[in-house]
Amino acid sequence: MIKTGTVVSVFIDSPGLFLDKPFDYSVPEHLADVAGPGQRVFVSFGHQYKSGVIWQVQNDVPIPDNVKPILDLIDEHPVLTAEQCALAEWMCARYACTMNDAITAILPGAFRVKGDIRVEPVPGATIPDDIAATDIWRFLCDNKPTERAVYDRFGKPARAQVAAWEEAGYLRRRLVVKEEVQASEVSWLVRLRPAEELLDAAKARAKRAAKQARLLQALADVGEMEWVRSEYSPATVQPLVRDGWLAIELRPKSRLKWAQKQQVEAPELTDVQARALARIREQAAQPEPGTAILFGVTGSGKTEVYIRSIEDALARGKTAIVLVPEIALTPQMVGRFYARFGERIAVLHSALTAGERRDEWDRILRGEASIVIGARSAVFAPVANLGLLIVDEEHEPSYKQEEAPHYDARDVARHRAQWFGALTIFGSATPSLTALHLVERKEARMVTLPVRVNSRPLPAVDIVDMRDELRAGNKSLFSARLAEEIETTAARGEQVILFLNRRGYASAMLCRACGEGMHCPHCDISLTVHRAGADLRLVCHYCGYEEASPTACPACGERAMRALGIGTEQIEQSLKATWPDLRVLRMDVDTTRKKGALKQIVDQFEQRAADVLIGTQMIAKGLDFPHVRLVGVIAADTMLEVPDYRASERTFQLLTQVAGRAGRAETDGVTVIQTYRPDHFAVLAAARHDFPAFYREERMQREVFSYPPFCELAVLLATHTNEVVARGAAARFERELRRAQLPEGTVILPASPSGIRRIEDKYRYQVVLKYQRWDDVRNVVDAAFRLVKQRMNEYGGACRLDVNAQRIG
Ligand SMILES: Nc1ncnc2c1ncn2[C@@H]1O[C@H](COP(=O)(O)OP(=O)(O)OP(=O)(O)O)[C@@H](O)[C@H]1O
Ligand SMILES: [Zn+2]
Ligand SMILES: [Zn+2]
Repeated sequence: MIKTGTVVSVFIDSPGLFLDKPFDYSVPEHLADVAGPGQRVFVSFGHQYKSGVIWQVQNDVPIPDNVKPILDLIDEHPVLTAEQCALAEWMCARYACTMNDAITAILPGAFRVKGDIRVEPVPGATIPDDIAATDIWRFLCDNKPTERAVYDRFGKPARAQVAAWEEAGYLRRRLVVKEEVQASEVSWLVRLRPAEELLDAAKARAKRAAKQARLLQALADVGEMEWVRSEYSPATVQPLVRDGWLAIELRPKSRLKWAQKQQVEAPELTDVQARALARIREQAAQPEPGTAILFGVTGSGKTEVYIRSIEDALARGKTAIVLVPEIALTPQMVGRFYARFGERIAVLHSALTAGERRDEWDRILRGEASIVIGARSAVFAPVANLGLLIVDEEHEPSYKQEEAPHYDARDVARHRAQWFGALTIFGSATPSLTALHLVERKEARMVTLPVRVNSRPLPAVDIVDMRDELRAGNKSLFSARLAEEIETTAARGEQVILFLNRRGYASAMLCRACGEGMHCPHCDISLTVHRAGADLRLVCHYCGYEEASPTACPACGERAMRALGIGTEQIEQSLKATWPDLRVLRMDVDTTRKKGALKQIVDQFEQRAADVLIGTQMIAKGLDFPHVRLVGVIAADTMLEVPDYRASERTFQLLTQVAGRAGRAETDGVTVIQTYRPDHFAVLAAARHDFPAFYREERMQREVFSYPPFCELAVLLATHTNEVVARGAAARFERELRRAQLPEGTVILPASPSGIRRIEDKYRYQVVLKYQRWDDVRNVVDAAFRLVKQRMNEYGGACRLDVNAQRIG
């Protein structure tokens, strides 16, 4: 007779192409009612025990003999919603990734579980003496080991032995599931009888049990409260529980602690903001709202428009997600949201501990938090009933994940919003070409905030040609113009921001005698110079390799080593040497590694405990300091030199954004841009606040040379310690593509070394493909990729495919 019952298909939590399909398991009767899609399960797979996610459930179906039962359910409730499961399937198709990649991207690492089968004697069983005397038995009793440990120690024969003893009822196997991070709970004390009775009981105890009396009194007042054990010990609480006065309840609690902040009143919207909000409302009310591009100049008050749109969504009973480039970088933004929405906010970002992340995720799943604010991966938050999805600073490259599954949070945002019938808002003072292309193709509507909130003008921007400075004999990092403005600003008691997109002391160490540079022994890249006290150290920004800077050239022996290309550390040093009285802060990767360091710098500068803030692109994102008068760009060229088709766009965006930090409230702003290329269109357009001029030129170049948004890119990257293997894999991929029938207009660029040919001793070769529609090339590209990836796995290398790639190399 064929058994019938419940069968589930499960995606196993394990990387690798082989496992990239669901496997069937039966569900034991007592779990059949509980098992549902999106729940995690434990299953045996081959000789291993693995966790996985239930994808589909079939009830009352025949159970084939070779289908094994699941071992256990990890969750009572799904950790992935049905919509998130559908999203994972879409990601597999859109980004040519495995289901495991997609699920790993969606679900925080805190949900990873480990499980072991332990072997232990059955308590109370009588064990024959000859068995009890064996080494294996003694090992079992002493260690309660994992099954694997038994086999590792005693070899294959132990398998039969364990099976026989289990059969005889001497020992049992038990699954022990360990979550890497537990959901966190706290105890609450809850009153079980009316307040008057509690007060009477308190009186009766006032003398002989004063602590109990105090607790009863407190509970009579508030009804329930979190159990603070330092106040009421178990000796106080337990007798009251026993006598039926109160109960102890476990309730979920978030480990994330908020700094208490005052709730803030909403400001009255300006006319311009009100108009923008009206348009957004109108769009949000459509049956398929689509996307709005909120193009608002720096300081135009986009955040307030976001907040009002969210209030609308909440009023309609919906939820909202707000993405910011990297939340650790925008403490001000989170602060403002918290001040308005309080505990209704959940925050997700990389600086949270795994436990905090898990708690926030649980709060969203339980529906306690209706607004999620977070960095890229927050786009996957398990919200129900999404009404609004906001992507702030939409132009930021960090929305694209550079590792598998290589998703772009902006694409995911639009896809999810569409599923829910929610509105997506892309906000920026410098919308990307991609966003504007959506408007051109009528896939998005443009909403503008053309002026600043307080009607302050955008800052006046001066361009200084650094070649003229050199000719005039000024070898300092600061042009005469910038030096003068720094002094004026300091004299007026206002603040300065100095921007340079390069951390460290200098970008390279070079010998003036023979021209030899210092390179990383493991990567094809120059070592960056850092200051450590009085000494200089050479550091690789790609692999972390470090050495002391040599005093003499390792190639020719001359004592002629010289640091080239300024970095933020050098500006700091030079600034302090020139103006010893100025109080200086520096904000870059190196000064913000420690948790909380970044917020501390922002707070200090906000409270005017410093006159000058030096920083990399970190300081260009959304910061709002009312007392900044001067912004100085030390070298606009660092961003133009990057070999990237987006270099001009990046330059324009960063210059506009950083200039936009000046003159936001109390004072008119001044910006000085130092450059060796004063005629470059991106620099000129940024200086003139002429977005249309920049856009026309850049759009034309992209169209002529065929780059996004006029096509999409897919980049295959093969890496291996052996250069021949890496090159061979890329070449194979290229051949496979050329052999296939690809739509006309598809361009395959020849296999070539990637921008940096070697990182961490691994050679990197790539193939770039340009195409119009992913769906038209997907089958061919995906098949070629899987073939090459399989081969590379066998050769001990790696291979990845970046679909809709933002960068090449
Ligand atoms: N209606 C309003 N009335 C008064 N002040 C406002 C109003 N709206 C916004 N502000 C204030 O104006 C300042 C700038 O707003 P906000 O930071 O949102 O600008 P933004 O558009 O995000 O700029 P950026 O793109 O440069 O980050 C903030 O200090 C904000 O509190
Ligand atoms: Zn030399
Ligand atoms: Zn290196």
